[in-house]
Amino acid sequence: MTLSRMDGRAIAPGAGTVLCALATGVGSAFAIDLDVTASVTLEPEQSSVEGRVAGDADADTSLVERCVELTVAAYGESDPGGVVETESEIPMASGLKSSSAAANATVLATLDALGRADEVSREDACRVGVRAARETGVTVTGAFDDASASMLGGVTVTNNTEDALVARDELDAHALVYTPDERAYSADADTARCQRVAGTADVVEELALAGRYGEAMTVNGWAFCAALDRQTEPMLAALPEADGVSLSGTGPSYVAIGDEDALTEIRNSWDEMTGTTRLVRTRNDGARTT
Ligand SMILES: Nc1ncnc2c1ncn2[C@@H]1O[C@H](COP(=O)(O)OP(=O)(O)O)[C@@H](O)[C@H]1O
Ligand SMILES: O=C(O)C1=C[C@@H](OP(=O)(O)O)[C@@H](O)[C@H](O)C1
Repeated sequence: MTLSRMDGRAIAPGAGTVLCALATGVGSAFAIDLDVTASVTLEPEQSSVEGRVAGDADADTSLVERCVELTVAAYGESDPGGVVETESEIPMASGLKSSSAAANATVLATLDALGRADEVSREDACRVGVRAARETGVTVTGAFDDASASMLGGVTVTNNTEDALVARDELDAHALVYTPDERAYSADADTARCQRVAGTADVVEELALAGRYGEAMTVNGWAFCAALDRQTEPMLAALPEADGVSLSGTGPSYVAIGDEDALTEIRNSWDEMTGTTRLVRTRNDGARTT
């Protein structure tokens, strides 16, 4: 009998940081309107999974390959190999959660190929991607904060040590994203320095759990710019107009939230810095098959 190949496709958004989890293991992030699309083809005749990233032949594809393998092992009936290809609007290793979005899109696309995307809860699907991220060494804490914001949409607060969702809320705002021309892999971040701002991270967590996301972001931004030795100029340039501004993740991007007029004004100063500035929306819907 010849088994037929199975195709699946899914999209997941990137995210901006409210609280970086590298200090205490508790983190918070919100989905933004920049997507990663994953297309998966499962080939019963093939035993291994081959990953490709559109437009980046040298990209590390181990994360998305592991996502397909783990999803097939957990939810497939046979053990096929195949091909996964991602296409991304999110620059890699820039603090905008390209890894979480790529993992979520790949897990959902694989479930789609298996015909099981509607049977598996989004939270469980998200945990498969987090496991793959841990196994391939692209994360420090597992980054369930970023992964849950991307998968569920809105803003989430999580305990990454336990992969527990502490809170989820909707967030309607514009977001201004500044990305310097540089990559910073989360796995290379100086965790010991981040742990020194744990007391400040506790304050950020309290603000986030009280729904004061903008203030939480700004406090997070000052603390983690210091811990990760990042410039504070983009933060100063965004205040006081922004509702909140922070280094996103371990950087190098910065994200400000607020209303469109305020962010347009901030954009004028951010545009003078080397790199790319984009005005997007926050997103309350997360990953989806397509
Ligand atoms: N579009 C993508 N397709 C496949 N893998 C990706 C993609 N984007 C990111 N990754 C994986 O995630 C790693 C970068 O992760 P990380 O340093 O956490 O950056 P980010 O802050 O953008 O999530 C890459 O080395 C790669 O393994
Ligand atoms: O690897 C990790 O555990 C994390 C990486 C950081 O994000 P980036 O990947 O965007 O730098 C951080 O914001 C997150 O809370 C946890």
